[in-house]
Amino acid sequence: MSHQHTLVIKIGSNVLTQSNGLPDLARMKHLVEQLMTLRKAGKKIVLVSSGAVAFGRQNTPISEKLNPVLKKQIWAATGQIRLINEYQRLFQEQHGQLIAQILVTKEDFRDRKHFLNMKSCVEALLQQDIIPIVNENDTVTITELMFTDNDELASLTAAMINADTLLLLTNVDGIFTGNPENPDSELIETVHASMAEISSFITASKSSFGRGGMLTKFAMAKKSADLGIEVLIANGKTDGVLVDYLNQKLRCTRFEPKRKRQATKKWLAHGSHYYKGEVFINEGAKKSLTSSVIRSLLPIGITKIEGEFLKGDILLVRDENGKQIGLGKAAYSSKAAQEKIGLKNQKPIIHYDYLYLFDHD
Ligand SMILES: Nc1ncnc2c1ncn2[C@@H]1O[C@H](COP(=O)(O)OP(=O)(O)O)[C@@H](O)[C@H]1O
Ligand SMILES: N[C@@H](CCC(=O)OP(=O)(O)O)C(=O)O
Repeated sequence: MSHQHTLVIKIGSNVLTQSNGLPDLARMKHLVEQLMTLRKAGKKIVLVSSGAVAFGRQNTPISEKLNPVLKKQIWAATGQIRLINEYQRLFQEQHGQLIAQILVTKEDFRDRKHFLNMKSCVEALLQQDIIPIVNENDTVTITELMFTDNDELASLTAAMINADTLLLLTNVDGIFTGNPENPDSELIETVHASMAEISSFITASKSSFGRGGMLTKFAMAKKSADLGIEVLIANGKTDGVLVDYLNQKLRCTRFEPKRKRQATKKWLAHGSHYYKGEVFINEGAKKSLTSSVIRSLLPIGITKIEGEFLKGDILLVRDENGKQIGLGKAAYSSKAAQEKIGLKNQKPIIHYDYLYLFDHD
């Protein structure tokens, strides 16, 4: 069977809201119509949609005195139903297209079992021609449990399902060489792997309802492109934006993808905030791992282990100076690993297939 192009499309809060803060239902309808055009053209689509808080805020008056975190949770909990009901109405009633709601937390990406359950569910939905609509489960994720924003969630989702393209729809045409409102600023059309200086153009300003801003969008886009996923940042408020994409006429910033990475390595590459333990290795082990020969990490090369972890958890590997070398999946627990430090003839603590090296990979 021929490969079906898989797209993760992220719609930012501000795309779905008018300048007065009210939900922009006409924009939503227009985007759904275009998503159906992409479906009919044979694209597999996963939607990552923000908007729960924005939809909730408008319809749920809350006492000013209430704690801001609780306020956000209430808006998200009430707004998510409104958001998904609106999608349901537009997709199902108007186009007969089934949708599914997937609410996730960061923990679901950290835990390999949760991750694999979620992955197989999303893949099964796609196989059944159902469009999954993903959002963060805002009622359980507060402060440090939160994704930076839905750009991070979209990029993790794209890596999870081995998407070909990640399309981030926001309220600007892409990344500009300066403030996008300044007429002298120019749109950067293509970003290559070596163009790290782009982040210096980006200011901390955000759209009125956005969370992370353009800097996290850039960081997430770069990471996805490094894993072999094409990333496009485009304006979700432009009429016909998805049809323009289909016709290869999209005005956007495109991140050139590097070679595609193995699925497990993609999962690991996103693990820098999720690791449970740290493994320090000696110079010999470092040389061995970063050589062109494929090698696993053996206990003989370990000098120190920090943190408590179980088999399957993500580990951060550091050299003797503390420099971060990579991430890997623990083949056994910290308790077992502590007993094997520096010993010969032991099973690898991280097998090569579950090792992602930062500079090397
Ligand atoms: N160099 C830049 N190019 C484009 N946008 C920028 C730049 N620097 C800052 N921004 C800001 O980033 C915003 C988009 O990010 P964000 O608010 O997170 O959107 P979203 O809610 O869609 O995720 C733009 O509205 C713009 O104000
Ligand atoms: N989960 C939140 C989205 C938060 C978020 O990251 O928003 P955005 O920066 O607009 O993508 C919501 O649905 O309101």
